Amino acid sequence: MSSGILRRMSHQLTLDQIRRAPKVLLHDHLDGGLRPATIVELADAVGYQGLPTKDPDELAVWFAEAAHSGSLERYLETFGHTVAVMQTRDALVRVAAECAEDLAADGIVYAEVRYAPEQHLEGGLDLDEVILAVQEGFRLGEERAAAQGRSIRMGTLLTAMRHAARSREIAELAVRYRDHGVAGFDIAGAEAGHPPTRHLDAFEYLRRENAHFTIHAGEAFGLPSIWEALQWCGADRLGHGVRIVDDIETDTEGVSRLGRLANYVRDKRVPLEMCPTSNVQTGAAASIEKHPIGLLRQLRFRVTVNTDNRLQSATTLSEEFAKLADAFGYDWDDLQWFTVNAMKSAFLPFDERLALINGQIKPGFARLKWATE
Ligand SMILES: O=c1[nH]cnc2c1ncn2[C@H]1C[C@H](O)[C@@H](CO)O1
Ligand SMILES: [Zn+2]
Repeated sequence: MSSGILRRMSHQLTLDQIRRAPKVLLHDHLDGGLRPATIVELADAVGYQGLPTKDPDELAVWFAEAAHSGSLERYLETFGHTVAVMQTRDALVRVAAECAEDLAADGIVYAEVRYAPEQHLEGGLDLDEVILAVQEGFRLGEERAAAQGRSIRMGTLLTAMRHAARSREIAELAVRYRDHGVAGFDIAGAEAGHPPTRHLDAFEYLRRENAHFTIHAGEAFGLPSIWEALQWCGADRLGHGVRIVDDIETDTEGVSRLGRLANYVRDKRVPLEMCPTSNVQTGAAASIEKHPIGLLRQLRFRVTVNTDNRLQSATTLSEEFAKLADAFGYDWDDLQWFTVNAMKSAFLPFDERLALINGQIKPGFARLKWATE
């Protein structure tokens, strides 16, 4: 019996145990995490007629099935429904508050949640009003979670859509609100045909302002996208980055040889925001078992585990960890490693990251290891 199988048999973590671990989430979209019942209620309130069903359970299934299309472009079409019901101040406050509560209920202690302000202007709000509404919702959700004995700290990433032309403006907002809960900037949307270098102006501005940003890269498009995101744009982290495996060759003996870009990513400890279920749905990975995260963790890239879109992927961070534990035999040490990686990679000042690692994450995992031994 291989040592991998032995290890797997002796340390099978349950979903319930994983939920209790103090986790960190760096890649989660606000408009990809609504509760299905909230979508139905908000659609009723604003008179949105486009939903495929008004039954929350059926709606949950519809999103997961529609998103499991094998194509990022079709996956992204499902956001038409969520964005449609997020066009008023009240809706944004509610969705943001519920997001913080749901993440806290899953045991997350620090999260960076992203959304594109430019997609929430159809009800007459301006960009500042959108940002203020979401910030208010996050504070409300943090307070409600605290009242239930759960501590979560919410950070925001402002996203610009890569097919649009508002990235510089959104980058300026990320800087303007950086002392009010906005931790950084991102670009998202269909990758093929929309290289990140189209938004160089925004990235150069952010670098001059000593601001942080991540770029969705290496998901639906390969190495050139990762290379541009790092070497032209100067991204601090990579959203997904799974295709970095295209620059790694593993021989029949299991020995891996890294190309120059893969070496650069590993040497520089570039954080990879990996989202396993989402990658299977969009076709970026064949299955969880075959997801490059197994190899990248073995090779000690700075890998983090994330949800991307909890609604479209019908998942939670705990469920992502449970699936990985099942596929790769991960135990508490592995989960702690992913979590410390994520906390080290957060867009939060160094002393605050350290305080969370030493004050919450390490003691939390130590208690769980002790209790489940
Ligand atoms: O995984 C993704 N890749 C690229 N774009 C994405 C992904 N998940 C969500 N988005 C898009 C759709 C949302 O409307 C937008 C802002 O959150 O970001
Ligand atoms: Zn994403």
